[in-house]
Amino acid sequence: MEKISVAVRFRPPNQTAADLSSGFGGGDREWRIDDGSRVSLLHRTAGPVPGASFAFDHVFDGATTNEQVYASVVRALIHYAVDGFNGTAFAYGQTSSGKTFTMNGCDSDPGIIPRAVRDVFDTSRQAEDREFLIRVSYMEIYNEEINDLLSLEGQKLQIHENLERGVYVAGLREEIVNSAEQVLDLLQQGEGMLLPICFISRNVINKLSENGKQRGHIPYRDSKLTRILQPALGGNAKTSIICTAAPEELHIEETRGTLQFASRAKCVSNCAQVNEVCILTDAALLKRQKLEIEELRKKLQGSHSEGLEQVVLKLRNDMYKSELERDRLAMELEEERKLRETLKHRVAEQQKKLEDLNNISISTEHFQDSTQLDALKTPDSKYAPEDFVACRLRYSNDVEFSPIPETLDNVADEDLWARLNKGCVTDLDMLEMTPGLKHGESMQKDSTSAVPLEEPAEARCQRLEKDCISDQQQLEESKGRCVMLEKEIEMLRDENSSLQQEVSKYKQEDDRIIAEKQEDDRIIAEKQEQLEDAMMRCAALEKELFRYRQDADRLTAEKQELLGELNTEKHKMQELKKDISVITRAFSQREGQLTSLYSKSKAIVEHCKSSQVAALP
Ligand SMILES: Nc1ncnc2c1ncn2[C@@H]1O[C@H](COP(=O)(O)OP(=O)(O)OP(=O)(O)O)[C@@H](O)[C@H]1O
Repeated sequence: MEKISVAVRFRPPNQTAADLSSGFGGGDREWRIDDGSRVSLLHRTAGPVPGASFAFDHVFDGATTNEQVYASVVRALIHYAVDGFNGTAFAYGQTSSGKTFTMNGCDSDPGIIPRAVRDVFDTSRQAEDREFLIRVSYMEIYNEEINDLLSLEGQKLQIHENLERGVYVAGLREEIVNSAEQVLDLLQQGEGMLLPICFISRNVINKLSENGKQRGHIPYRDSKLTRILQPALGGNAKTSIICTAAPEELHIEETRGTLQFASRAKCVSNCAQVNEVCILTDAALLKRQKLEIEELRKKLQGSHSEGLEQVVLKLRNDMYKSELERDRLAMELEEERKLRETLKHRVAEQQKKLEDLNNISISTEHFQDSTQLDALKTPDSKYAPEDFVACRLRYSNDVEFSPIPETLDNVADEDLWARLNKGCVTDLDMLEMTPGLKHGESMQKDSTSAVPLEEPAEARCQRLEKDCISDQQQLEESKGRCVMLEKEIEMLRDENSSLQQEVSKYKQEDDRIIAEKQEDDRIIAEKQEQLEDAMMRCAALEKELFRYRQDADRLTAEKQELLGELNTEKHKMQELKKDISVITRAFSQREGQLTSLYSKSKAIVEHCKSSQVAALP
């Protein structure tokens, strides 16, 4: 466990007239820095202000350069990062206190970002035993939305977390970079879009600085920035915070707030560990991208479309149920209709019977006595048909004459009467017309309405009237039920059509998702193909690289050999040059000697010549 490194940096005072009149020059209080690590608020006359003295890892005054800040606070982080640790550095402070100046700097004194970028490449180049693949991403968090500054698509990104990667922004574009210039160019492109940055909320730092049980829940999720910085704040990272502050008396309260925040940040402990996958080869990167694609594919197959499928399934079930319900109700309605028809029929029958009975009661008035009436009473007399049959009155008790047979139909003709009366037809004139008696099965069928013939006509009439009224009531009830059922069916029909509409809507949505999924699958397949191509190219390049390296080694060896030979040659040449200069020197010496010898000889010869001439006789 190690504490977060916290530095405080005061910017130079603003040179406006108002500012000059404030501060110790014109005001009563000012910030005093001691030993590069303490800062206290002093009152002109009262001395140190109580509760306004703070100690940090570093306190920089307005004269400190970005280079010095970088060297003291950030450089070590870069080295740690190259060794596989997570490293985070960020600036915190009130507006106009110097955050941008600290992070970006100016031409004459570049800030932390450009220095760190250059250092990453320099340091990784120095690590001769390893090769690095460096990728950068660039994002902004504005109004709790994460924007990818390296992507023009303007897609809003989400924070995800898993065991392998920890907290990360899904879909954030990462560029593979080979030089500091490339990174700085990318940052410059993004900078145009950079909007005011929101800074870490006190919520989180306060909580983190509380110890042990007191801490409770850490609200990292309350803000996207704190969520992304989660590993940097109490997690697996080496972290430096640079708190920027304005020195003017005008800003004393904001500065005091910043220093209090910095003090709390000082109490946060991190536990940094070397990441297992800190150095990625091309193959490892490709593997990771494949995993990401796989993850995306799973996500597509999962949640959304599955949810929709379930909704559609449920709707289909509901529809099926309501169809069954509708069929059941339709059957019920049909039965009710049939019942109503039966009842109607019965009512009509009853009415008819009533009328018939009325007729009977009228016709009985013509009979002399009850015996005459009784002669008419047959078991079927209850159901008087509309037609009439002839019957004998006078001979009904005469054994010589057959009674009216049971099978006699509604109409009896003269022939039949002749046969029945054994050829005696004279009596036909005596026949009286009576309501037709029909032998029928209905009487036997409808035993409930069977009435003893002895029942007086009036009572029977009343009973039938009652029956009629109750049937009428039943009919009315049945009609009411029918209306209700029809309404219910209407409602079900409406419900059914709205369900069908909904199903077709979901079907459309489903089709859209399927089309999207197919498009995604196509893109994924395309990407996979590209990845495979890239892998093959990588493998080929690796082979080529290996060959080049072998060639380079051979060439280096040859070069070394040649260099050795060259050195020998050079040495020999030096020797020869030396010999030549010795010889040249000896030669010129000899030449000088010879020249003087020659001159001397010549002088002697001349002398001799002149002496010989003088000696001649
Ligand atoms: N250490 C410094 N040396 C010289 N000038 C500085 C220093 N710090 C800040 N400044 C100047 O002060 C001004 C405000 O600084 P800067 O823009 O960096 O503040 P900021 O905290 O990023 O503000 P904001 O939050 O509003 O974006 C700028 O003109 C900047 O050049």
